[in-house]
Amino acid sequence: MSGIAIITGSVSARSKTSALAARIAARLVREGFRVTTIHVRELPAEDLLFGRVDSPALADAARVVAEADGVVIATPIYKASYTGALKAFLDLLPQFGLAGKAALPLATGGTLAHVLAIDYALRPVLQSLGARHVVAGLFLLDKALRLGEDGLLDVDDDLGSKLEEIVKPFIDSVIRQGLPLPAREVAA
Ligand SMILES: Cc1cc2nc3c(=O)[nH]c(=O)nc-3n(C[C@H](O)[C@H](O)[C@H](O)COP(=O)(O)O)c2cc1C
Repeated sequence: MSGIAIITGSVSARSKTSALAARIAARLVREGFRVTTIHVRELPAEDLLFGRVDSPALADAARVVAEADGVVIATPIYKASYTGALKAFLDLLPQFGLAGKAALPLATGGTLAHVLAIDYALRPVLQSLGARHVVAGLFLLDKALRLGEDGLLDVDDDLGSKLEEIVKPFIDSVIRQGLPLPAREVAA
C-alpha cells in the first residue's frame, strides 16, 4: 500500500486549510492509500525554529515524509506566500527530501490577487526538494470554504468536483511511480 504524507501549514486551531487537507485525506484513504497528516502547528516550535532535526517529533515527521510515495502540501497564503511555519519545516528536510515523490500543492487565501502563489512560491520549493512530479494545484478563497460546527469542511457539488479534478491526477502520478520505466527510457 502506498503512503501519502499530508503537510498542513496553518498556525490556526480552527483552520480551513486543515479542513481541506482532512477532506483530501479521507478521499485518499478511500482510494486505499495509507495517509499520515503532519500539522506543522503541532510540532515543537522551538525545535522548528532552531532547526533541531534530531528532536524526536521532528525526526518522526521527517520520517513520515521520507517514507511517503506522495506528498500533499496544504497552506494558507500569508503575506503573498506560504506560511513561515511551513517553511521552517520544509527547511529541515534533506536537500532532495521529496525525490521520487509526487506532490500536490494546495492553498487557501483571502484574495485572488495571490492566486498564483502556488506557482511562484510553493511549486519552486517543491521542485527544489526534488519532487518527481508536482501536479496542478488548487487555490481556494477562504470565503468559499465553510466549516461546520465539527470543524469539517462543507463540500457542495462545485467544490467536490474541483477537488476531484486535482486529486485524480495526483493519485495517477503516485501510482505511476511504482511502475517500471518503459524500455526506451531505461536505455537512454
Ligand atoms: C498573517 C496573515 C497573513 C495573510 N496574508 C494573506 C495574503 O497575503 N494573501 C491572501 O490571499 N490571504 C492572506 N491571508 C488570509 C489567509 O490566507 C486565509 O484566510 C486562509 O484561508 C487562512 O487559512 P486557515 O484557516 O487554514 O488558517 C492572511 C492571513 C493571515 C492570518
